[in-house]
Amino acid sequence: MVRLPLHELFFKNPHKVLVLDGGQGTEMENRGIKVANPVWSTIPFVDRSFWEDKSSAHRRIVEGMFDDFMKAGAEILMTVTYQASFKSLSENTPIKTLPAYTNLLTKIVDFSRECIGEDKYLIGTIGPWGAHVCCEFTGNYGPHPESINYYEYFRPQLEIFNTNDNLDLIGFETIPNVHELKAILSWDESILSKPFYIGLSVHENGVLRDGTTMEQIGDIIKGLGNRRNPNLLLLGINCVSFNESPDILESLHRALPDMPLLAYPNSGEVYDTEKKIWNANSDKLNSWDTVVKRYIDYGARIIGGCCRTSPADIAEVSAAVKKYT
Ligand SMILES: C[S+](C)CC[C@H](N)C(=O)O
Ligand SMILES: N[C@@H](CCS)C(=O)O
Ligand SMILES: [Zn+2]
Repeated sequence: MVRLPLHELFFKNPHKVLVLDGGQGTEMENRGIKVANPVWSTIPFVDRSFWEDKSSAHRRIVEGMFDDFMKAGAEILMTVTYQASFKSLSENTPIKTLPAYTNLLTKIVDFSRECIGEDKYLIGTIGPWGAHVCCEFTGNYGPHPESINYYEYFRPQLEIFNTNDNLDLIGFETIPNVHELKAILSWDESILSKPFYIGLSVHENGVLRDGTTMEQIGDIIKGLGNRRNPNLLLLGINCVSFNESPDILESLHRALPDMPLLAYPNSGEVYDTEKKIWNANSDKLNSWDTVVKRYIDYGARIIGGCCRTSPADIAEVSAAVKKYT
């Protein structure tokens, strides 16, 4: 294997910051794939022609997207599996059984590795429980979020990602609810057996979408003591507003000064969950250069973009990472 294991890379190179790719679902949409459906960006992989016809239009689009993110400077990229839970797929597509699901997810991971080659890092991404009911930007998980069986929901995807050596890291993305966060943090190495990170979905005003403060999150992590899973490699924020993201990361850093962080904000546009479109919000107040510098000051080790960020954004992230490390 060409790649150093990630924990070794970060430990041996204390100033190394990896450039991540941008928003894949929205970039696929920009390139002509209709992602407005219940499994969102996973949709092209469900079609048999994606696997049977190597020159299919959708396959070309996904390959081209990986290629353009790498040309922009991405060193670590993601599988397009945000809304590919067994529940989402089995309720909304012809994939109904665990063997069919395992076969599909394995094909997606292996295809992604082929696209990016052996020297880049690959993250197996997992969207939150709320993604399948589209509440990752509200954190509203109903009257009893503490009673949801998160493990049952995540287990099929986790078991596949744990055992596939093409993946270097598992990424829980856009987590908006503290009960879901606590559940993930409670899982030991028998459940999460490879390095993982948690990306929090944080409101513009600086609290988790359900109202939990960054200080409270810091206390939850510190309170784990020796029950903390050693595979928890990074904590951070994703799909948060571009303008507010440096302040949010700063408050997470203050709460957990020794924690390696990651940050990949969205463009600042706001998602309309009914129409599945992005609406303009406020103008960008900062450049990537300013934002990336601040992320690095607060201990970020992986930096990239989320929804509505493109290869052009990642080129700016890459230039800033080179400048400040
Ligand atoms: C990060 S959001 C844009 C993902 C899509 C959403 N869960 C949906 O189903 O429309
Ligand atoms: N990795 C996902 C995150 C959505 S919030 C994507 O970029 O499409
Ligand atoms: Zn996003």
